[in-house]
Amino acid sequence: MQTYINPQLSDWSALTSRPTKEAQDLQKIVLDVFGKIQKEKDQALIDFTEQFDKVRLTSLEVSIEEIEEAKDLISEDLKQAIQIAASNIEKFHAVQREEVKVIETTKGVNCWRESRGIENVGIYIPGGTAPLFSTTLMLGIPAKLAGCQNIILCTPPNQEGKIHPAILYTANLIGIEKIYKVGGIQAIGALTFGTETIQKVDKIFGPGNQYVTAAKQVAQNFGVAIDMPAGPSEVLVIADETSVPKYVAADLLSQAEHGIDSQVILLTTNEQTLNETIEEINAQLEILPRKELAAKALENSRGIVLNSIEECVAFSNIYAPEHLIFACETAEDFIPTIINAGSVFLGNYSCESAGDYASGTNHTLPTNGYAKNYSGVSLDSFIKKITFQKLSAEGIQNIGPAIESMAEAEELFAHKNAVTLRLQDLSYKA
Ligand SMILES: NC(=O)c1ccc[n+]([C@@H]2O[C@H](COP(=O)([O-])OP(=O)(O)OC[C@H]3O[C@@H](n4cnc5c(N)ncnc54)[C@H](O)[C@@H]3O)[C@@H](O)[C@H]2O)c1
Ligand SMILES: N[C@H](CO)Cc1c[nH]c[nH+]1
Ligand SMILES: [Zn+2]
Repeated sequence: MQTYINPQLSDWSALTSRPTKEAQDLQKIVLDVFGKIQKEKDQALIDFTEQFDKVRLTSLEVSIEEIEEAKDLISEDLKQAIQIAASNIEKFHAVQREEVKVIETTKGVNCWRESRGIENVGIYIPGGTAPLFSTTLMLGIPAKLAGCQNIILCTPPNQEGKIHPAILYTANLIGIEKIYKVGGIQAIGALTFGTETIQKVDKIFGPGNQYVTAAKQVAQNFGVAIDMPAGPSEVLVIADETSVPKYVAADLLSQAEHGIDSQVILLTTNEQTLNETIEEINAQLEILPRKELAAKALENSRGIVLNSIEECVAFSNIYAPEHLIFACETAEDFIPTIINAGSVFLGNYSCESAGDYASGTNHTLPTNGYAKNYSGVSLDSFIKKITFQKLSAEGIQNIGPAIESMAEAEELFAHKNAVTLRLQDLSYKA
């Protein structure tokens, strides 16, 4: 972790940069893979899986037998944990449903919106370095609540050509039936163009590494929507003398262990807190099985002492972290000043792992500064809202003259006529 003491404001923009691969390089790789999938479909998926995941598949689709087998490979403890998480995620997302509100904008003119689930959705479950079965809950539960009719799950196979049983158990628990052994760029290509086996979808959801995220961004040029760029994990922690360095270190490492592209940032008003946290990081790192990944991510990471909590919040708003942990006793006083962040964790007990797994909030969140213009996944992500209106005779009489004037001013006489004809009939009847 690189450290900085009271950097000048003019240096902040360099300190808020991410360690991402050149966007142009990624785009080229994605377009090459997409091109081959458009031409060769399933065969391209099998070939790319062999190239990138080092396994030659005989079938892309997970069979019913594999799903049944998975149930016996998961401990009762883990099944219970998944059910607790599922119940909280369901509660948090179910309350996001909105009631239909009809508004009479003018007497006789009624307008309202109704939600419809997006029919065909693709959900990507990361599985390159760890099988993130928790993401199955984060995407599958809101998709089901939204009423999406067709949910297609893609996730990379391991070197035996299998999907981790926890992903299969979780998918089955929440009623997802179409599961395919495809990951990375090739999964996003399959969901974008469709192949003999995998159906093209309307919108693609899910987090992933830089390849997956770049592929989703490119996919938008081919008529498919995406949730947001949800790339390599990030956390920014704001700490002061009321924070607990061993908790802060653990939280920073929890995101560093996701992968070498992850970045973690510590902002503090207290140099001693910085030093104690770094000591804790070094001690805790030793016992992590994913020590190498975390250590690599820490090379991209920063510990910065700033003059005040206000400055820390200002820095965080520029960086726009995926996760912001505000580990200070006064955290709640600063809520109104937080403008850009995917998800915020307040106080010493709100570890980010809670949001990753079981508190109920969604862990699929914007990274790489996209928290400035995107929200994380929610029920809304899986819904389209259709507007409706019904005008009575009184309604068209009330707003008709305004429409006629505006249409005439835009020189759109057919628009005007659509009103005039109705008003004439009404005045004739009257
Ligand atoms: N932002 C979020 O909401 C969020 C949530 C969970 C996880 N994540 C992130 O998701 C990522 C998961 O990454 P992962 O790698 O473990 O799994 P992944 O499933 O995202 O990616 C694995 C796939 O990447 C492809 N790949 C790997 N190297 C490649 C190369 N050189 N060229 C082309 N393709 C290549 C392979 O096909 C492989 O199947 C992590 O970065 C994690 O931080 C983000
Ligand atoms: N922290 C990740 C989002 O960046 C989500 C996750 C899943 N499993 C563990 N963590
Ligand atoms: Zn995590």
